Amino acid sequence: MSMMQPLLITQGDPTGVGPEIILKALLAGTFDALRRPLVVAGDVAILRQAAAIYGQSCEIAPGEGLATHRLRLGERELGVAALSKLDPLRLKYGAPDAACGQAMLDYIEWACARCLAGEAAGIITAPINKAAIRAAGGDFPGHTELLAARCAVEKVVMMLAGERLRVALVTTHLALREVPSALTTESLLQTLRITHAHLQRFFALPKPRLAVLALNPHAGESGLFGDEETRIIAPAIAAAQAEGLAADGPHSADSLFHFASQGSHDAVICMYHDQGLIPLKLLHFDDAVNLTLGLPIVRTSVDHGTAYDLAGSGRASHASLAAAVRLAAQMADQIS
Ligand SMILES: NC(=O)C1=CN([C@@H]2O[C@H](COP(=O)(O)OP(=O)(O)OC[C@H]3O[C@@H](n4cnc5c(N)ncnc54)[C@H](O)[C@@H]3O)[C@@H](O)[C@H]2O)C=CC1
Ligand SMILES: NCC(=O)COP(=O)(O)O
Repeated sequence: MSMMQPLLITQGDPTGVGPEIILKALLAGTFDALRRPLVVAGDVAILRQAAAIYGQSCEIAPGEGLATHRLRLGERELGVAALSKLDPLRLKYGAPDAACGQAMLDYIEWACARCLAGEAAGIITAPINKAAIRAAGGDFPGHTELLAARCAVEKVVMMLAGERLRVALVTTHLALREVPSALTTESLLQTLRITHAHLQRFFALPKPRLAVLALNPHAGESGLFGDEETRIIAPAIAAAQAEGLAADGPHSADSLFHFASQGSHDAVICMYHDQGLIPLKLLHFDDAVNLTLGLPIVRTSVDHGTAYDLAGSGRASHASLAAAVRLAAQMADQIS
């Protein structure tokens, strides 16, 4: 086996599409070109069940290194770190219980710890169910916040990236009504700095052009529809410009994406989750990658959720997972 450090894929919700898209990607040869070994942080029985969806049975053999097992499917292999022992017969697609929530947490915690210990080169995450994690006692709304806490980083940025559009979010998992009070000049300025640094480092953009969106319609219409633009957003843009960042705005959110998708900017800084993810998914539903900027470790993810309506059918696309693995591998190579 190669001496290069492995990339770790966390299996995500055992009752969602995570396990089956990992094996779909394996069967499709998606990982063949990777120079690094891949290890799934997951559950052997759940992966066996996922293989059966494609009419395949997998052979399981002892693993080495971080992999407790080797999973062979057709002519291809994958390492597995067996971190849970769930019983697929007791689970129902789309209905994760607290044991599933605990397993999802364990996969992420383990993978993060391996990266922090310098034993692995990065993490690619399959989708979790945040409510099941809560049922297991996990107090994190998503991977982004959990990984930031474990890496002891105060501010990270969720970015979703496709060929035509990249969006970076100032706020992530919170109720819409809480967004205005969560926005501060400092958090926006930090988002701009982190996004700028990351685009320089990993996307070969010497002077990334960052478009900052307004929060309110028509960028607040001179204060008629809100004052966050003048009170919070404009001062952060001015401060970023004073530091030499190519940031501009606040732009009306309804028009800006059209221009950004045609190349006017390298990333769009969005005030809240759906402001950025709706246009992103309209353009890149199949192939966008979610990545966490500002961590000391590499973390990428699929851009979608557990897709319970598809779980167990084999119809879920593995394209976003493939893109997430490719990007994590590129980033890991740049770091090492
Ligand atoms: N990174 C993560 O862990 C994420 C987890 N989630 C979680 O997923 C659960 C469901 O969230 P939803 O908002 O319903 O989003 P979702 O992405 O699971 O589903 C939305 C729609 O997209 C379709 N879809 C999703 N992935 C697909 C794929 N690979 N191929 C083809 N179609 C696909 C689904 O069938 C559904 O129609 C929630 O518990 C949420 O918290 C959501 C987004 C990201
Ligand atoms: N819609 C993307 C998303 O919510 C992903 O969150 P996270 O689990 O990556 O923090």
